[in-house]
Amino acid sequence: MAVPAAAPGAGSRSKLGLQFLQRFLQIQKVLFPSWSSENVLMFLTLLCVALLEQLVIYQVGLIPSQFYQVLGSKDLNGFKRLTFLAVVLIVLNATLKSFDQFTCNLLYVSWRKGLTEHLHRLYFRGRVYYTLNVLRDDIDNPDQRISQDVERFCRQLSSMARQLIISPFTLVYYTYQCFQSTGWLGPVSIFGYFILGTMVNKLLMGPIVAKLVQQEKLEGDFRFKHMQIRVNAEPAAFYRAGHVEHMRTDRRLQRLLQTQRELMSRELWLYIGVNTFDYLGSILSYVVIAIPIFSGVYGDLSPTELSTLVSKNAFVCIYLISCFTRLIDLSTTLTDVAGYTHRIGELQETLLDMSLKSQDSEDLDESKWDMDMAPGWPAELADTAFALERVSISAPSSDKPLIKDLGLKISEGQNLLITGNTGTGKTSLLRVLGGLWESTRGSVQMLTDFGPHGVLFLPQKPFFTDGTLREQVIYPLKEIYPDSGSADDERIVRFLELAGLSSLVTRTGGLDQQVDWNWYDVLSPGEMQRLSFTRLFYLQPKFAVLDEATSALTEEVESELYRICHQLGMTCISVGHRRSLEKFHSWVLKLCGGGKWELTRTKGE
Ligand SMILES: Nc1ncnc2c1ncn2[C@@H]1O[C@H](COP(=O)(O)OP(=O)(O)OP(=O)(O)O)[C@@H](O)[C@H]1O
Repeated sequence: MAVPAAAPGAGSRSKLGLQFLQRFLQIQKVLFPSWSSENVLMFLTLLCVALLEQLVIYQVGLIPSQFYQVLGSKDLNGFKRLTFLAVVLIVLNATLKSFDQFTCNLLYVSWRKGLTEHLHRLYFRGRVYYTLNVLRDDIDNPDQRISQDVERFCRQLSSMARQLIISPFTLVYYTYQCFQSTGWLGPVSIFGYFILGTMVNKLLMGPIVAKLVQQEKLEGDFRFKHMQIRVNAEPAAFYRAGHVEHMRTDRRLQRLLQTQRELMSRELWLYIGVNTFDYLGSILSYVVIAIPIFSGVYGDLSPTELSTLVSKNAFVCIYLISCFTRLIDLSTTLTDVAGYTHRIGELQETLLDMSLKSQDSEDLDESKWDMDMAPGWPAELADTAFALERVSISAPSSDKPLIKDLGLKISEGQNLLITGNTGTGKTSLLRVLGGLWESTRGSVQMLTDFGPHGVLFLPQKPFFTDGTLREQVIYPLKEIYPDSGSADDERIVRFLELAGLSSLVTRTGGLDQQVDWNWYDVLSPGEMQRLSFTRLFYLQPKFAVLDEATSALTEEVESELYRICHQLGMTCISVGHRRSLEKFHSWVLKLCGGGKWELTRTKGE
């Protein structure tokens, strides 16, 4: 898998503009799929709890003045009653606050689940994951976007949710209170101040969002480098590549840290903006009240009356301003959310576009092949697997033809061997047969389903999933079917024996023993190829497409495995270099490079 370079100007497009809004709304549709969805209910619960909390906070806020009153009048009963009330209110407030936090956390988990599952649905549809990772380079690190960016987006959004949900209510209430105390002057100047602050902050936030998007890309590249070493630890160790890999990994780290530093310098200006706004806000209430005082409106009030008025107005103004400053304080969280919105939105748009395109071809594969259909299940399938007419193939983003005008029909019993020099396009032809690549010209028809009883591919690099030995053998079936119980166990053990892997059952401690090892680390290349054949014997497809599937095995073992394939009634389409393979095939397709090819009948079989 290649690590694509950053698309030029990708960051500069990621700002807080219309595109951000569109992408954000698009994601909201996934987070809140319908009015009756669980997330909407949770959001409403959060709103109710937050409103209740505000009411309690207001009551708690009144208590100190009531204490002054009961203490001043030496009212013991009143003092006891008030103390009891205060304790009840404080416990209630603490409970509500915790519940509010809890609901936010639940929302985070539920949002993450919804969004990740939505992206997974698109990612695993058809062969979108292959196209995105191998053939396209415009979306960097899709794995990181799905795992890390979605997680951070949901966490930041849930932390903003409580603040945002309550703001309209507190703003309306305290604007009214402020208007009652100061007339128009208070609310108008505070709103004006907020609008000014928002405009300044938006200017400061723009460049941060773009930088954050870039930082996340570099974060993904850095993680990918570590993953690369983890997966290839053994070859790297044989090369004694520690030094060079150390240097390369550090280089990626340096690039990431440099971007983080730049991000922080840009954030510095935003922090200055936010903090200035916070502290200027605290004196704004006095400015609001100072205007009528100095213009002589309160000229007839005594100093005591004036200070009472100032204190009363200051309270409501300060509260209203603090509502706004809390919103402005969210700027830093909002820049994070905007950055992640762009990365997730970009991925979602590409996935949607690709899955729409792959919809037609999908009808021909996974959706149609009955994953639960196991050997022994009757199936009506055609005798011909592939029909190719004047097919030309080129590697992606290359005009150089690998194969030109190939006409071929692969039917039952017509075992085909594909040979040719390195890089002549043998695997590429299989990719076209498997629907991973499009042919540049001609028509490729797949007349048989993929999967058991149809066509099964054994790729050049054996593929193992996490799980038990049974799960490796029945892959890609999810479960054995029909549920034949111990009969299935016997079949699996017999096929493991036939492939020369009977010791594996003892090593794993049984077919269903969960092993936490990485199959690639503990099996030798030969064992991996034998295990792939066991899978083939178990699934017994009508057509087996084998890409150098015996390259790590001896000729004797190869003969034995091919003999079993034929006994089980499989037609083999093999890619290989060995002449010994010819005897198991009736046709040889030799790719000569530059688009040329030769099809000949063998003397074998
Ligand atoms: N994803 C890709 N993008 C661009 N070029 C590719 C891609 N995959 C393969 N190629 C190129 O296409 C050509 C044919 O590759 P292919 O894998 O079909 O070779 P092959 O005949 O199977 O070789 P080998 O015998 O080594 O397995 C090679 O030059 C290869 O570099």
